[in-house]
Amino acid sequence: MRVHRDTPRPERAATERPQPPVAWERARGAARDLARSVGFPPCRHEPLQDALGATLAEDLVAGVAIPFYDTAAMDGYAVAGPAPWTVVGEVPAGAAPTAVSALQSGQAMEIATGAPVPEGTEAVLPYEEADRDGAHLGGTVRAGRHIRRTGEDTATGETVLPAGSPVTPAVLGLAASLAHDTLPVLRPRVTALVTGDELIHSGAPAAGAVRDAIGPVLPGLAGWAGAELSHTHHVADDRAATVAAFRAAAEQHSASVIVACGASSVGRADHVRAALTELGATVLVEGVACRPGHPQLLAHLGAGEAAGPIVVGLPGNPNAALAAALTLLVPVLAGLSGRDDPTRATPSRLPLRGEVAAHPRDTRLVAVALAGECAYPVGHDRPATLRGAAMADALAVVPPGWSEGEVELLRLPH
Ligand SMILES: Nc1nc2c(c(=O)[nH]1)N[C@H]1C(S)=C(S)[C@@H](COP(=O)(O)OP(=O)(O)OC[C@H]3O[C@@H](n4cnc5c(N)ncnc54)[C@H](O)[C@@H]3O)O[C@H]1N2
Ligand code: MOO
Repeated sequence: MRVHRDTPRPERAATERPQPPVAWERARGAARDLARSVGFPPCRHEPLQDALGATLAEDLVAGVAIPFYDTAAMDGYAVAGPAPWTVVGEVPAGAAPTAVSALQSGQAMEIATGAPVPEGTEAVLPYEEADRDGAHLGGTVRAGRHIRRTGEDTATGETVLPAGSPVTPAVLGLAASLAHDTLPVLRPRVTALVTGDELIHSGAPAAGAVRDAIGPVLPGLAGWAGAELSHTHHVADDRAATVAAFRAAAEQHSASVIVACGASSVGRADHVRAALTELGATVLVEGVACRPGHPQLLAHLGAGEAAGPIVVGLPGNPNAALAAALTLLVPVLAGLSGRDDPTRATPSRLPLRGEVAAHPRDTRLVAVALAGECAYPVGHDRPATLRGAAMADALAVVPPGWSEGEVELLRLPH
């Protein structure tokens, strides 16, 4: 946030004075613990076409069996008894199993893959192996061959996926096969407050202006953690406007999480901390001992019965904001979604190669590419640029004083 000449110096109550930064691991732990203590947002029943990317709130249970009836696994002939057979008809596509007449020994019916096999069928003879002449049919079959039996994959009532599973395209197809039209899902809502009078949102900035580079990161980041960015507001560098924006996000948007971008530091126009004090928020983390991403913040609006949204404050420098989002925002959102933190993937640690200088007191978060079971710095990862992060697979967590060896990895969304 820029300080203009006519910006009045804000009053700082004693409670607003910045606290010593929290160690990086402790900050992450606080984010996970807060999400756990707040509990899940209300479960939503979403139509399948809207449920992609959410998290199953309940176990997925088979409403019908797979297959739902005995079906042919190949195009060809349903046959009964030993060869030769007489072709007595055809199973029409989409026929109800009860509408298909039974086969007697020595009879056959033409059948398509997926159609219900007639009662009495011993096997399906594929066209490629059939020797047909008029109604006369020859060939060799093994009992039970090319028939999919009812429930052989999944029985009715069976649990096929546990609650907490991300809803992927395959999950949607499976749910449809199992006769579901809607799914009970968790998908926390996030409201973003993007602060900064200098920000523009399209085109090239004039000198002194800055193109918003954090707003475009947030929808994908939220979705990756199982949440949804439902509203974004651009907030003026003004304390009253910042307070009003927090109030509106909490009261009107039923947000589980408010993410405030910029205005998190100690400058005269950095109003986030003061606004939270005015709103009576409980501030759990104020400043994290990591580089980039130092001035980040974790707070909770309301208390007890009137508990409101979690607030995550991200620094204004875009790469610092990303590092902070992986530190606090993603663990909060994954926790509220009931799913695993996506920054944690296997392998979670690798040797770090290349020139990396540890910080004496702070954890460094270094943009790295992963190759051949090692992590390599990609460069271009200073606080104000996302160039390195855009090329990287992960951020390497370099503890204070580290000199060589394995480091923890925080995966970046792809
Ligand atoms: N006296 C101190 N000054 C600063 C400290 C400090 O500890 N003491 N920390 C520095 C660090 S580290 C960072 S990071 C920044 C964070 O400051 P804020 O969160 O208050 O962010 P702003 O002042 O609003 O902006 C900083 C910088 O980033 C640009 N910006 C802001 N929002 C966006 C956006 N959405 N997209 C792109 N760029 C954005 C803004 O124009 C400024 O250039 O504070 C340091 N100062
Ligand atoms: O640590 Mo600030 O968050 O580097 O740019």
